[in-house]
Amino acid sequence: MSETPNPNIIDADTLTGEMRPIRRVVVGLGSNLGERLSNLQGAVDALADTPDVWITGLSPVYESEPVDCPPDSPKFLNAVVLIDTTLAANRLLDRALAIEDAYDRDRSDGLNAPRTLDVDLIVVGDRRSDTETLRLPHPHAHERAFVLQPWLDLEPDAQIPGVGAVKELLDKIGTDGLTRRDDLVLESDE
Ligand SMILES: Nc1ncnc2c1ncn2[C@@H]1O[C@H](COP(=O)(O)OP(=O)(O)OP(=O)(O)O)[C@@H](O)[C@H]1O
Ligand SMILES: Nc1nc2c(c(=O)[nH]1)N=C(CO)CN2
Repeated sequence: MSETPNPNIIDADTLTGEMRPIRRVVVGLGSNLGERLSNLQGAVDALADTPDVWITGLSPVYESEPVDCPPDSPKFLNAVVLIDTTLAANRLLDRALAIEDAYDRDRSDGLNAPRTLDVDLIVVGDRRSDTETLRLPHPHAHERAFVLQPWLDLEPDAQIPGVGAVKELLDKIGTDGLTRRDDLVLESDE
């Protein structure tokens, strides 16, 4: 039997024409240049100030040995932020890059050169993307303890869509080079 739409039922999308789904997003933050903790806190504040973005989780801060960086690179501070947003993934990426730019992020110094601030989109809901400007899930997340450990602290059952359980991925690679810094704390009003 075919279903006849009930004209008395109007969904929210039809009413406003603007409702967009809420996406759960995992954002990775890193800094190994300048005032590392205040750079990370600045990124948290900027995300919190972004319209249509709500912070739902802030991880502990970790200090980490540089991975795949030029010799003698300084150690990083890393953390993960969970957000809910109605922004499309590309708009959120624009925002992430603008936040990096606000911290004088210098992109001219070559691969993985020290940086004041790195804001990476790790996963955006179950969105997959493989363009140069936006790769989702982040192609290196599964091999980076400095992403997986703080994410696991917030979500013990976390999964990288299409890749696997964060806990299992972390068990595979281990946490060498990663130190939890409970003396350094990120804050959010939300
Ligand atoms: N998931 C993503 N999150 C952030 N930037 C991404 C993502 N996928 C692709 N990009 C692109 O990567 C570029 C940023 O490169 P950047 O030099 O910051 O890389 P990186 O953060 O140093 O390296 P990595 O991506 O290995 O962490 C941006 O121009 C952005 O368009
Ligand atoms: N420990 C650590 N190593 C890195 C990091 C980072 O955030 N932390 N980011 C990189 C490129 O984005 C490359 N290497």
